[in-house]
Amino acid sequence: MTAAADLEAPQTMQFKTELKQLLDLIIHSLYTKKEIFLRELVSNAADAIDKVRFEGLTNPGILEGDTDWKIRLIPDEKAKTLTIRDNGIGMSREQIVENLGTIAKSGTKAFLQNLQKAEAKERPELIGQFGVGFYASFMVADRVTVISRPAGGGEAAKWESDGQGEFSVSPAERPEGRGTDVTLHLREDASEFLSPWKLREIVKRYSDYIEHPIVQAKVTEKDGKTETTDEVLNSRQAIWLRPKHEVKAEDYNAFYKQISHDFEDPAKTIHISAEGGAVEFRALLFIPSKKGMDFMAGPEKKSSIDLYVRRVLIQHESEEVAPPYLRFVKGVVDCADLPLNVSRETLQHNPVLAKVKSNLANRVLKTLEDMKSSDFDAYRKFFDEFGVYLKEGTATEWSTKDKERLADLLLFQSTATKAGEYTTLDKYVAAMKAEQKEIFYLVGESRQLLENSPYLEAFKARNEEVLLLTEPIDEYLIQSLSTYKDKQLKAADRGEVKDEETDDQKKQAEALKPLVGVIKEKLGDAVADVRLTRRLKESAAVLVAEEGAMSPQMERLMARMGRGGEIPPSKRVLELNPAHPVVAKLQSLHERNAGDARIESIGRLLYDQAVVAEGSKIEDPAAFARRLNELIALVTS
Ligand SMILES: Nc1ncnc2c1ncn2[C@@H]1O[C@H](COP(=O)(O)OP(=O)(O)OP(=O)(O)O)[C@@H](O)[C@H]1O
Repeated sequence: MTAAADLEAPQTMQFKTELKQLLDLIIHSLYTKKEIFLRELVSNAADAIDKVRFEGLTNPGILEGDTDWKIRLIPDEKAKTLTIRDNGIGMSREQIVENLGTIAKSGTKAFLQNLQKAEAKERPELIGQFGVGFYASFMVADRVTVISRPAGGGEAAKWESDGQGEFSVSPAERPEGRGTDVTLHLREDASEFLSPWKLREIVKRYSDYIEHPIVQAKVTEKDGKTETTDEVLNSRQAIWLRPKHEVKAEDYNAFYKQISHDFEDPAKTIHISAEGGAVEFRALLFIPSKKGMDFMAGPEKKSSIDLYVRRVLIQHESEEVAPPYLRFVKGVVDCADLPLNVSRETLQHNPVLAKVKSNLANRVLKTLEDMKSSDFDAYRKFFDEFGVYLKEGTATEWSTKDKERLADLLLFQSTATKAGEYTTLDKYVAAMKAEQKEIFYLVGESRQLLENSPYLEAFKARNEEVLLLTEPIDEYLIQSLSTYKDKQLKAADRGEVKDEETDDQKKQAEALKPLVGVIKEKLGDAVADVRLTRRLKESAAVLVAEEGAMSPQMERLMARMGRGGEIPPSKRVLELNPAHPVVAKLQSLHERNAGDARIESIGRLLYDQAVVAEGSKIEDPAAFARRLNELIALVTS
């Protein structure tokens, strides 16, 4: 065999492991909505056309005069195949291997796990959401052939696989020139996808808004002669350019499902037509009802909004049209004020897009504000799904006005709400008593843990509301939102509580000073200080962080992120409740004999149980158990 003949021979390659698992799931699970394979392939074809058209704006030579954009469906009854043909950007041999032999995205494992857990009827959508739509072909085909030729004059190549773990690539001919043919050798039970009527119906349902014509051949009899013409299956209307009153809710929902791969309707649709102002643009935005897979597995998207200039896709998932915290909002923006050949580099810091960005953020915030005031139940559902992004926005937004608006959109649980119910900062401030100067909050792992926290005892006694913050992002939020309506936000577990003391209390504190001194000396380096407190009512002792120090929650968060070593753990102050019987008992031990070893032992026990109460780990659990056992033995003897 000559070297040239070697090159002609098909080369067999293995799919990457994750892809094998994915294909296995696709082939061996029964799907209810098999037809979405067509939506995925048509969408890939449309993307390929968008890409070559975009390239052609700056490099017209690449188009070789062929700008008759078309996605053609070719069913073949005899061969039992369906071909999806496009004149898009095409792929070289290397690109075919790269694109169709691996799953490039990270987070694939998590995706596969989610896919396995999902109900069968949800799986096809998940496959689309994760951007592995091409493989949906194997839901209906037992063999798939791809013949592609890259734009710019490269060689055509053929890819073929039965989805069982291997694929082959070989050189090929593509008389049509640039573009891609995906040919599905349909399974026995998928022959319905040969019917022109069925194909028309599926295109109408899922791909009606695709800008490029999706065509199939139509054979008609005329004067005894058969005539073949192209039938365009999609209406090709850019829905975002149509006047609002012309678009029905079901049209919006269908478009949303097409771009998002979501199987539920959106929670809110925002159709913007900004004209006559500082900048002209149209936008069609959707707030999803639920977080999709694209926000659960792998690294998160930075944007879910596509940027068009007069119907031409300029940037997929553009970060220039909305602030990062709105990345859960899906949709399109079409801006007539930009030149068509705008380069990707000049999109950054573009003054037109900066205006679009602030206008768009304003509209989304306005929609959320309206939803919050007119349909709180729906807003609460939204907040449960996406509230974390609003918290991020509140923390990161530079503009004071937007920061305030975002803060007003936040919902919080508090000691005054029932579990699962919410208050707002505005309501909190309105309910504050005249003598209360600050907004109190407590950060911790769960509402239940926080409710039983000793830090709340004094607040309960004074009937003061405390916000209960249980999400990892809350710590970050609170650090950058230090005030709301001129009221400072203050951690309930930090700093000293300075209540007025009665004369008796003052005397008692004076008498306890030596005991406090001994405990401090015995605990040594473990604590920053030991002092008496009025914050406790039932508990004997508690640990508090000094004002400005990192909270135990933040320390645990940093440790979980593997960054615990970066900051030395901050020492806490051990506060003792002078009104507690344990402290009184210690005081009498101390009065009898200041050197009594039990003072140290009980002091350490008080410290350790305060460590447990704040949700941290005891440094020496064995010593803690020993001291506890000694105590039990003493009490029961
Ligand atoms: N018709 C086509 N023409 C050119 N390239 C294609 C075509 N179909 C697929 N590809 C290439 O193969 C890749 C993998 O396609 P697949 O459908 O699995 O995911 P995707 O299209 O990248 O994801 P998403 O659905 O998020 O766009 C594409 O990104 C593209 O580069």
